[in-house]
Amino acid sequence: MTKKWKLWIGGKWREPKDYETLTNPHTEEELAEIGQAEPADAVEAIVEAHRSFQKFRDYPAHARAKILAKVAAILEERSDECAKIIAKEGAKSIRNAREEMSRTVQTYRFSAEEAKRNYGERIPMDAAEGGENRFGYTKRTPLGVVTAITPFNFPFNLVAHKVGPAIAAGNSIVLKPAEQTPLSSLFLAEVFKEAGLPAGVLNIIPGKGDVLSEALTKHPYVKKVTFTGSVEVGYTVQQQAGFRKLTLELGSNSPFIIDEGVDIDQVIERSVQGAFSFNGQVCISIQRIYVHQSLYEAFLERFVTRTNQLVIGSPFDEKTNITAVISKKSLERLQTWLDEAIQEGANVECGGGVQGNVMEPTVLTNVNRDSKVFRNEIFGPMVCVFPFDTLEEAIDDANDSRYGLNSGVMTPSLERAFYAAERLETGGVIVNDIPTYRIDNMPYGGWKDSGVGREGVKYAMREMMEQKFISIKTGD
Ligand SMILES: NC(=O)c1ccc[n+]([C@@H]2O[C@H](COP(=O)([O-])OP(=O)(O)OC[C@H]3O[C@@H](n4cnc5c(N)ncnc54)[C@H](O)[C@@H]3O)[C@@H](O)[C@H]2O)c1
Ligand SMILES: O=C[C@H](O)CS(=O)(=O)O
Repeated sequence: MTKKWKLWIGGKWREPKDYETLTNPHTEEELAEIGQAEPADAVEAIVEAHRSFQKFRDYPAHARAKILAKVAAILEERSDECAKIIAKEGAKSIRNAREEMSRTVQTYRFSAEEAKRNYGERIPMDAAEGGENRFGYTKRTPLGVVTAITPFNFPFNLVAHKVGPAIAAGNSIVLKPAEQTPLSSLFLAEVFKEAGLPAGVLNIIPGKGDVLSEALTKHPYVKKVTFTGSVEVGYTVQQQAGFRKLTLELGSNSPFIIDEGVDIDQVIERSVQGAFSFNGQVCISIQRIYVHQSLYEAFLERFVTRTNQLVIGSPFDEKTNITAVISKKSLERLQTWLDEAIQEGANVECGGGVQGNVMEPTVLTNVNRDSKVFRNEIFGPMVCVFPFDTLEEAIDDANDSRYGLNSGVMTPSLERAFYAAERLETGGVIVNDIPTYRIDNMPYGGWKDSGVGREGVKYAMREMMEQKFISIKTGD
């Protein structure tokens, strides 16, 4: 009998009406029974969060920082256990899962530090006629209840990017984790309790997104909705949230440009990592590689050779690179898109097959620009490689996308690096590395359909606060 997980509301485990069985995507082994929140549970969680906020809003910054620092310390201490949870429920390779935990600890540490840096601004009132004898300043105050809806692919760190800044800012939060990876979130309940977070400030309600969405986005106590996931769901969330503050961290089909003069040997390993880490199920995974004509043949040959060396295996094997994709539905979609791409002219340079729930790492060339593997977000172990003649042409091609999260450009020329940095239409331009590069304090978010707002602790925290201007008349 596997463990039954209830809902975490108001600092207590609450019995849900229904449970669903959670399975390991790689082995299909049953892992746990997960309580499924209903809209009434979401409302209860929001009411509890609202109640707890009335006291938590006055917690001093040092107390909030202390709780977050303690959370970071506990997670660091228990990071092996956490990595195993990620590997089990998400089928992420254990090495990638450990990397995620090390970043998660940093994200909570950054949150602890940022909690103490809530600076305002003094306005030079006497710069304006009529502003004499007035003292003007701004301050940022917490909003109240924040609701967070998170995806499956980084179940600890992308939750940390919402929970950490929300608490640092003095808000309370209701978290709805992805259906596929609820255990990573439920684990946090006791961690935050041990760290001293008052009951009701963090509530965790696994369940179906479409069932809970309305309550989480429309309840009058909800002052901010922060969502990470697909563009399609992001659009629904935006429609529902109306005038509430909103952050949307959505998908992408990230381009990586390898310019003339680059040493190919130095880019192969990073290109393979960027395209296939966690089976390409990373929002800033490399989907389109543009290689200068002079390097194209050599790059393709070495890239395919290295891709063929990736090890398909159990998430728990230290040697494993590639594991099952998150669901059969996702596997079927990838196969359909691949078949369509082939019919539309693409060549399969390697991979293309399926082993159990695993899709082999696949490299495509000659891809039609109207194919789904070019236009949409693949979110699987498939990558398209194109030759280009001029950097201008490669940048235009890279920008030919509804998405704009991160882009990457390798070039030996400082001038061309600045040129590309100016012209690429993405929230982040990563020069001399892959677009898949992210550290947890950098501003992070998309242009175009890749999203609204920014995360990266300090930036997320700002978007979870309201700014107030105060003017004090000091004399006549
Ligand atoms: N930009 C980023 O920072 C970032 C990070 C990670 C993942 N992503 C994106 O997330 C996607 C993959 O994750 P996923 O498959 O979990 O995404 P998804 O959109 O299917 O699900 C994300 C969350 O939304 C919930 N949801 C589903 N339907 C809903 C609805 N109708 N209303 C409200 N919530 C609903 C899900 O339960 C889950 O918690 C990819 O597109 C990826 O690029 C973006
Ligand atoms: O999947 C998208 C994530 O934002 C990638 S990362 O965890 O931030 O590197």
